[in-house]
Amino acid sequence: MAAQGKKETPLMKQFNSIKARYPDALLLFRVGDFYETFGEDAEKAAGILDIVLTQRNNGGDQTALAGFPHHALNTYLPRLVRAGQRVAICDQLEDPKQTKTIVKRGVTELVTPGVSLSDELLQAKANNFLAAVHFGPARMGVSFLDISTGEFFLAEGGREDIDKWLQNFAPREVLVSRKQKSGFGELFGPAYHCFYMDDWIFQEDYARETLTTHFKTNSLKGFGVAGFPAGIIAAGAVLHYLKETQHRQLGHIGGLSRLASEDYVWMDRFTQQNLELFHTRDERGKPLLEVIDRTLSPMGGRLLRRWLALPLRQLDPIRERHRVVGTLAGDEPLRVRVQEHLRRMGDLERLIAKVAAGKITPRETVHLKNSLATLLPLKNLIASSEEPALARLGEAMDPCDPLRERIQQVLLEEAPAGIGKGDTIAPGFSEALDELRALARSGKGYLDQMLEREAARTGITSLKIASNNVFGYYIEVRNTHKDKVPPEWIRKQTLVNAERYITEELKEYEAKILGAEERMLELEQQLFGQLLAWMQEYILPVQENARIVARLDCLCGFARLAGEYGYTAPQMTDATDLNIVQGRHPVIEQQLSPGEAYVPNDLLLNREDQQIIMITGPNMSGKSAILRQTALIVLLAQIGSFVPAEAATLGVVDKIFTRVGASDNISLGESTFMVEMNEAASILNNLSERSLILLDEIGRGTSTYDGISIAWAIAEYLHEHPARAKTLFATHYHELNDMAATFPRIKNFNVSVKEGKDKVLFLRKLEPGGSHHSFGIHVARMAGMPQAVVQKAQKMLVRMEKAHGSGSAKPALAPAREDLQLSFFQLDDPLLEQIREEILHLDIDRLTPVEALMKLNEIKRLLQAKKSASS
Ligand SMILES: Nc1ncnc2c1ncn2[C@@H]1O[C@H](COP(=O)(O)OP(=O)(O)OP(=O)(O)O)[C@@H](O)[C@H]1O
Repeated sequence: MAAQGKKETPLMKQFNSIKARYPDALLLFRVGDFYETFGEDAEKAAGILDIVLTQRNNGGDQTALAGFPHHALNTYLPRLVRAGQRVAICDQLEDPKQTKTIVKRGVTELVTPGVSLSDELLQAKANNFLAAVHFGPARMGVSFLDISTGEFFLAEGGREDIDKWLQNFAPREVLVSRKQKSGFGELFGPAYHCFYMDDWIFQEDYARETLTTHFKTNSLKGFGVAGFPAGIIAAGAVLHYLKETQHRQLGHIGGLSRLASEDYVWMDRFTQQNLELFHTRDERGKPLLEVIDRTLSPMGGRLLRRWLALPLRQLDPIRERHRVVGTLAGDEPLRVRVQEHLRRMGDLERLIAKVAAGKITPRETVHLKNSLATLLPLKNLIASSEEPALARLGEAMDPCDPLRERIQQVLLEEAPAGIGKGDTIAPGFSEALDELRALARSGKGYLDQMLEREAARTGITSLKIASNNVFGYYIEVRNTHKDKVPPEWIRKQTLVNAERYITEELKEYEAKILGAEERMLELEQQLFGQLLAWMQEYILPVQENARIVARLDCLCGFARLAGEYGYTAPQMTDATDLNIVQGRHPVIEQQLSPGEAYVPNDLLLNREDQQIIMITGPNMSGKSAILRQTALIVLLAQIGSFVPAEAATLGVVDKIFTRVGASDNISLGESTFMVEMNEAASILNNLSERSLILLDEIGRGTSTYDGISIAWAIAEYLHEHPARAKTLFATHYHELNDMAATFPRIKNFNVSVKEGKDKVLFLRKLEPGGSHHSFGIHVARMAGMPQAVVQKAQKMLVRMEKAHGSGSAKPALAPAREDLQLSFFQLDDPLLEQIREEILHLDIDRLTPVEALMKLNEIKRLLQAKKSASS
């Protein structure tokens, strides 16, 4: 806070009283042409913005001060908000010239990470959601609102639902009541930028009243949300927060819809991360979204992101999307023409939101008009389509003729980015304005005439007329002609070579011009304001257009993608089988180096006889790729896209789970394994007949025997569970192949490799049958391990396999630790006992070839030592 001086200056007094109302915000305090920050705010601002921090004397005390010119607000504000600050903008509410006392000031907007309309803070192809979470007695509620587009949602559910919604909507800011602060942190972790509000705001009555007042309705029934009290409380808190942050013009928030988990494919946090839908773990990689995004409008880009987070579960809407994609993919010229129009489309949704908030500029308004104009040819192109779903999109487009005509009539095509930065209103629209312009613009000719006249009258040949800020228009006379200056001219300034004069005529002229310019500005402002007020009733139709364009853009993008990469239409069914013919991984196939071709694979999963596929194969052979491509093909199909496969018949999937063994994090110790087991447990508790499960090297985070036992037990559980959920299980424990003998719906496959003399060739083909040996030795060979080591390892392997009885029929239950003890280690020679310990403590998965070599050398030395001791 600013220091409280004994004799506070009036300005600081005003600042302190305003700051006291916004204690959590950084206050930008307008003083003349600057936005100033004081005290702690100044220290923060100086640090974030890298601007100079100075001291100001405030009635005896020193106060820190940092500021920037008001016109730089658009540069600095986003940086403050991106740094996580809530910024209160305090403006001068009256013209300083009109007041003799201190200027009235007040906060006109509070910009926070979740509440922003500024282009500098928003990303075109991503929403900027504000969320609120409320824990009701029975269920939790969550609400999301993007003030820049007007989209407003609520949802209810348990912890996992809310977690999933938060993950899907990735809000920039989350509102939570103070009372529930610690509860929120415990359940959802520290990842969110939270703001804690008074508990009384989170009351059902208050929320209902806030919402119905906003929507001007008697109840919330019309939105289909009335029976969701926890969600309503969250939504009420969101609207309350908008008021608190001085966002009161909210005409573009026209509805509230409920998000229902049962409409969308359930993917938990780990699954979205593992499938790399939006982000990759490796910076060089590309997420799926980037690979499939062919949208051309910002609305389309945002919708695609949402579609990918929320794939559909209902057959009809999925099939409808496929039909539209099919039509567009089958008619290339049509698709190209549609996309040409989409490319020119501005962000209808955000433009109209700015109209509602009164924040649109004249230039943007013209852009809005032109974007609406491109709807016309677009509508004509598709409204006559034979595909009813596509034709319906065309029919539903409303180019809003009166709105376009009105903007055209009122605004100049080249209207500027701000009133006063050039002419805004079209000539001919306002007679008064035209007259003022004529007056103001007659200036040059008038002055030239006057100059000519005065030069002739006085005989001064080098007269010049100009103006400055100090005394306005003046006549400049070079010193050589000084003696010819008529007495009625009034001298104002003496320069080295010249003198400057004003005349009565110039003064009069100036008054007229200045008045005209001021009045022009006022009138332009007024006319533009009237236009915006008139436009309000078009908010909803423009938003509807934006939704249609977004949809068309996504579907057109899918059609283009299908053409580019040879995707085909999947056949969607309400059976539970997945049958993929020659499927590919959509991301990997785009990233192979030139000359490399992705090897496609067939895959069949069903609940009858091929429920669980156990995939073995050496490292890097392509096991994970097969797992992921299966899930990605399902996902692409269920967002309405075609798929990277020759053909696919897909029973709709309702949940996708993926788990990846924690081998990479093994150094983190026990806890990582616990996490892995917790994750696995959450799958086992949520199975359904339509679930698809991908388990990649599960159980790897512990010792081999534990790992095998756990993987075995999980596979067995999935097999025995009545849901019979379809499962792909990638493992390097070839011991798990033994399960197929006992469990009829478990089938073994391997990713084939060709073993050459000294290298392994990856064929990447999924083939029936298991692998009966470990591939670690091949990897060692490939890594350039000396021949002697490889041979020794191979011998040891053979001995171990013999001892273990590999290849024979296996017990039906998870093998106990003792069962897997190998006879090789049961010799009771103390040296062998020591070697046994050494080997048991080896972590083969993490052992580098060099370490293996060193270990072998150590063992060799032990044996040599014994040999020489006994000889
Ligand atoms: N079908 C394929 N066609 C072409 N290249 C492929 C194919 N499958 C995988 N690859 C390539 O091989 C690499 C390794 O594949 P993947 O990660 O699936 O192997 P993995 O068997 O799961 O190995 P690990 O056990 O080490 O995780 C991939 O990054 C990809 O570049």
